[in-house]
Order: sequence, then structure tokens, then C-alpha cells
Amino acid sequence: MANCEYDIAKLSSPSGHTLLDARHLIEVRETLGKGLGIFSREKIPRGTRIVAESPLLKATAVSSHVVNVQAAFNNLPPPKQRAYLSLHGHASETLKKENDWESLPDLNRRVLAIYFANHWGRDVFWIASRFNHSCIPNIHNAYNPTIQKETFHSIRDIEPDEELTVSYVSGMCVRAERQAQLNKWGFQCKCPACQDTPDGNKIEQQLTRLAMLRQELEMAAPVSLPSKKNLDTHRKMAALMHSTGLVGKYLNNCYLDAALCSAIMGNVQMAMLWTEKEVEVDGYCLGQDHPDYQKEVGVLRQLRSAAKSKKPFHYTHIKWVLDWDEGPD
Ligand SMILES: C[S@@+](CC[C@H](N)C(=O)[O-])C[C@H]1O[C@@H](n2cnc3c(N)ncnc32)[C@H](O)[C@@H]1O
Repeated sequence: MANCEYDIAKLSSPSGHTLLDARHLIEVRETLGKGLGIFSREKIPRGTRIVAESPLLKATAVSSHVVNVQAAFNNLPPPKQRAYLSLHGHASETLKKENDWESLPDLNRRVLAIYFANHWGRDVFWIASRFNHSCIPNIHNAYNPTIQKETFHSIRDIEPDEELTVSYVSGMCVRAERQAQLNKWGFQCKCPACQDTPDGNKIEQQLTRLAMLRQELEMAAPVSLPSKKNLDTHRKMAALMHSTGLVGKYLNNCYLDAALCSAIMGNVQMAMLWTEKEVEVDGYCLGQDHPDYQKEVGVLRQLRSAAKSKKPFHYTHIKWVLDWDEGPD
């Protein structure tokens, strides 16, 4: 491809990107049975911002639910159109049904199939489109408003030559439900949690337990939010997340819930300890320049000062990261 910016083989050359991300630590190459994928060239520590990208294509919103992908594609300059058309596409049966497929010209079909195999929100990214899926991913993605880019961080240490994966689906559910969500990408997941082996089935048992605990909490909330039983459930869920390797945003949310539960029950020391964990997870999932990380650090500072003070503690004294007008229900 003539334009180096869209030459996937040139990722190893930092070319001014080193301050924003560490894409020189990865390479895109063939996998066994999953098409292209992203692999580490060397050991990558947890919390590394591997990619920070602006969209290659942003679909035009027609209404809150409808987007016009073709118009967005037509407006791209030719090098970007060529880069876009080199991405992997998959046309699911639902996509075909919803788009009068037979009457569409080949180019329109290709543009749509690529969009639906690769979009995050309304965006399609150039490098990030090569991340394959795992139900236990080692990469977390999030939009960072400070740098106005989608970021992809390692959520654990990654070994040299290991594949880097994200999760395409909401992962705290059982194998069959995850696979049902994945069908639209047209593959059968064979990640460590989806293998019908003793190890795979052990992870699956833990994920099933996690899904059950989450359901229990959802059924109990919000009335019994600040109960000892619910706090215990958060603790069990965090332990299960650690043992399965689900150590991204779900773990952060679990710590936040545990911190709130402790605070509402009046235990400022425990609220502070849970918040410390929450801040740690957001640090490696989002990076310290993310506004959410900075807000959580602010909560931790308030909790530390409340823990030191002799004044009686009430959770409404803390300005939590969630924006309640008068505290939680
Ligand atoms: C966003 S793309 C990922 C990169 C893609 N492999 C490529 O060659 O460009 C999504 C497509 O990758 C493949 N894929 C992703 N994760 C997979 C997995 N865990 N197992 C098998 N195929 C997978 C599927 O074909 C899917 O439609």
C-alpha cells in the first residue's frame, strides 16, 4: 500500500507515535484459523497503552438507532477508502436480512460487511480492527476524552509472541450466551474459557458462578445494596474475577460497588481499601490521564481524609464518581 500510515507492516516503526502509544511493541500477522491478529513482539507490562487511535471511519448518524455507513465511506479520501476495504468483513444473516442484500452493489455489501465486523460504537479503527476476540481478554478499550482517542491497554503482563485480544461481548454470562452474541461475527469461540477440556470447563464453572452472583445482586438491588450479604457477594465476585482472569472493567465496577456498600454501611476504612483497588484497576485499564481515573483518585483522597478525621462519617460527605444529586437511592 502506497500510504505508510495505512501499511500494517510498518507498525514497528514508531514514527512519532511513541509518546501516545506503544504500537511498536506489536505486530499484525496470520493466526491459526482466525485470520489476522495482533501479537506482542516482546514482553508488555500491564497498563501499557498499546494503541491510541482516531477512527478510520465514523458512520454518519441518521437517527439514534440508524447509521449511514456508505455515506461515511464515500466521504473518505482514497487512501483511507483503500485502507478500509483491506479490513476483514463478515455479513451475518441478520445483516443481510436488514439490508435487502441481493439488490445491493458489491461495493456497498463489502462496506457494510466490514463495518459490522469491526465497529466500536459508530467507529471503525485501522489497527484495532485486527484485535481478535477472547472471553478472557488481555486488552481493555475505552474512549479517552482527554486525548480524544480510543485507547487499548494491557490489563495484565503479556508474554512475547502472545496474541492480544479484546472481548467483543459482555462476558459475565455462560458459554452458550457468549457464543450466541458472537454468532454475528461468524465464528465459534475457542478461547481458554470456551474449550471443552478440564481447564476450560473449570474456568466456565467459575464464570457461571460469577453470572449467578451478578444475577442475585441485580435481583436484590437497589433496596438491599448496603448489606453485609451483598458486600460478601462483591468480595466473592472479585475473587472469581481474579481466578478466571477477568481483571478489566468488571473488576473495577465490582470494587466500586464494594466501596459504596462499605461506605453506606458506615465503614470508611473498608470503603477506602476497596477504592484503592478500584483506582489501581482503572489506572491500568484507562491510564492516569483519563478523567474517570482522576475522579476516582479524588474520591480516594476524600475517603483517606475522612478515615483520618475524628468526625462521624456519612457516605454523602463524599463526592462519588457517579453523579447523584442527593446520594444513591
Ligand atoms: C474485528 S475482526 C478481527 C481481525 C480479523 N481476524 C482479521 O483478519 O482482520 C473480527 C473477525 O475476526 C475473526 N475472529 C475474531 N476473533 C476470533 C476468534 N476468537 N476465533 C475465530 N475467529 C475470530 C472473525 O472472523 C471475526 O469476524
